[in-house]
Amino acid sequence: MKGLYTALMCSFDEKGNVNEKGLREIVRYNIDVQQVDGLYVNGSTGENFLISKEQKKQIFDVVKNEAGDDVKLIAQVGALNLDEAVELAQYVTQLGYNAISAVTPFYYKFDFDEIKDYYNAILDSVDNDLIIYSIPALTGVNMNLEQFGELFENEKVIGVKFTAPDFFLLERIRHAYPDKLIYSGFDEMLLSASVLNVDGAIGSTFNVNGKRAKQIFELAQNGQIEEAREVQKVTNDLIAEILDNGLYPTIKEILKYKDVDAGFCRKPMKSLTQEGVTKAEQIAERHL
Ligand SMILES: CC(=O)N[C@H](C=O)[C@@H](O)[C@H](O)[C@H](O)CO
Ligand SMILES: CC(=O)C(=O)O
Repeated sequence: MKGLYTALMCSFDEKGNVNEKGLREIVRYNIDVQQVDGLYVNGSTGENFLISKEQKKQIFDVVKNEAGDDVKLIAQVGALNLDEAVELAQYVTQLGYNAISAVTPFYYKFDFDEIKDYYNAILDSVDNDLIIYSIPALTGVNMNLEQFGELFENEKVIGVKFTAPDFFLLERIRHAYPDKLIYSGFDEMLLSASVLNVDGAIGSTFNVNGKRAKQIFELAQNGQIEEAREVQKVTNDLIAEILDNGLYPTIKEILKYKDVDAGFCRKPMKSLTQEGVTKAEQIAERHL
């Protein structure tokens, strides 16, 4: 399960329905052109928290059908409605997803016992491995080393998608749990995380920049830090402009520029203005 996983975008039409043909094109582009090791489906980048349970199932179906066994597949099933999370975990396990992942429960200020109960309820319901999805900037949930350790005590918890700029905590987790998988979550910090010996990464910008991300990761693993730094610099020139223009809609426009039918974002996420679209195309021309 090591390696680089694209946090997969989903193509929606203007009404917010899943564009299955477009989604298949995104899957193929990631596998065939970006050549990533796997896909992380229905995460933040997939606009998971804006869609219905039926749409989540539809996306899980289409991605598995298109990808087959070409790459590893991780399904993000976490939801505030725990029954839904359990149902989705069982659904994707039957479909043959290699692992599930679940975001820490958010919105209400859950204490750690509640968070632990949430993960155990999901895990007790399926015969599959789970990767914790920790993204404190969006969830407000900060866990410390001991709390990660408590979750890791369940051997079905195989790792964590660590999306935080906290390299002290990252190093402590790496050192304390050498057998758990750590995936770096911030693409602009991939080199720094790779130096600390993460097992892989999961990122939104890999949809368009997966090849360079893989180079950064492999160069760092080989100790070629000077070369890795150069690729991270070029990557961050790209990411800075994407962030400035609007993260997900800009990645979608870049995909469209590459003839991949990435469609629109779900409301209330806004679409790019004509000026924003032109800017996205210029970004693609300059950096990709
Ligand atoms: C919230 C979100 O999308 N996070 C992604 C994964 O963790 C990242 O890939 C970022 O999008 C990316 O690093 C840009 O900041
Ligand atoms: C990578 C990430 O945060 C996501 O799309 O889930």
